[in-house]
Amino acid sequence: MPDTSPATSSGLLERLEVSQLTKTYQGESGPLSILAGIDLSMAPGEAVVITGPSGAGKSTLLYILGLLEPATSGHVRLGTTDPFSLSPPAQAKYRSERVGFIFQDHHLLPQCTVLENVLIPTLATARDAASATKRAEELLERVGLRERMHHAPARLSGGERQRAAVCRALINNPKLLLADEPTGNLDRRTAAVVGTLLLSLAAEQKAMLLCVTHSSELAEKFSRKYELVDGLLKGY
Ligand SMILES: Nc1ncnc2c1ncn2[C@@H]1O[C@H](COP(=O)(O)OP(=O)(O)OP(=O)(O)O)[C@@H](O)[C@H]1O
Repeated sequence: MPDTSPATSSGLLERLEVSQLTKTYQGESGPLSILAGIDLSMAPGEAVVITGPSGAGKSTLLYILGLLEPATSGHVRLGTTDPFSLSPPAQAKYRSERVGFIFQDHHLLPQCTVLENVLIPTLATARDAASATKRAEELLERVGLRERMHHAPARLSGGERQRAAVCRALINNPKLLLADEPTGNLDRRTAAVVGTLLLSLAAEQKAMLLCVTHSSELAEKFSRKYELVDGLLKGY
C-alpha cells in the first residue's frame, strides 16, 4: 500500500535543506572567506541554477554538498539525513547512493564501454546486476544512446559522452544531482540538447538538480535562478 502519511506525500522527507553554510579556505596571506552563510531549500524534482563570477565559490558549494570538501560551519539535511554527521564509510555510501555528479569533463573511463561506464556507480551498491543493467539500458535509450552502448567513449561525440555521463549520474536514482558546468565543453547547439535532457531526466526521476554554470543559455532553462555573490545566494 502506498505511504500516504503527510510527511511523505508532501515530499518533506526528501527535501534538501541547507542552512548558514560557510566555507573559509586558508589562503597564503590569511583566511579566505568563500561562502558566507548559504541558505537553500529544495523539493524533490526541483531544479536550481547558480551563476556567478569566477572564483565566487560555486564549485566549492557543490563539493561541500557532495561531501567532497568539508564545510567550515552550517547544516545540511537530505530528507532525514545529516550527511556531515555520518562516519566516513556511511558518507561514502551516501555519496554513491544518494548523490549523482556531472562534471564539465565527462570523466568516462576510456577502457570501458558506454554501458559499463554507466554501471560503474552500481558496483558500490547492493543492487543486482540484471536490474542495474536493465536500468542502464533504459536510461541510455532515453538519451538516444541505445545503439552506442557497446562502444568505447572515444568513438562518441562530446555531446554523446556527456549524455552518457548524465545516465551514469542517474543510475542509482540519486535524490540529489550536482552538475558543475555540465555543458561547458560543448558547442552551443549540443549544449542546448544536453541541458534540456538533463533537466527533463532529473524531473522525471524526481531528483533535485543543483547546477552551476557560466552559461546564460543554460541558466535560462531553469525557473529558480540564483547568483552567488560575496558568499551569498541572491535570487533573480
Ligand atoms: N583548496 C583550496 N585552498 C584554497 N583556496 C581554494 C581551494 N579551493 C578553491 N579555492 C579558492 O576558492 C575560491 C572559489 O573557488 P571555486 O572553484 O569554488 O569557484 P567557482 O565559482 O566555481 O569558480 P569558476 O566559475 O571559475 O569555476 C577561488 O578563489 C579558489 O581559488
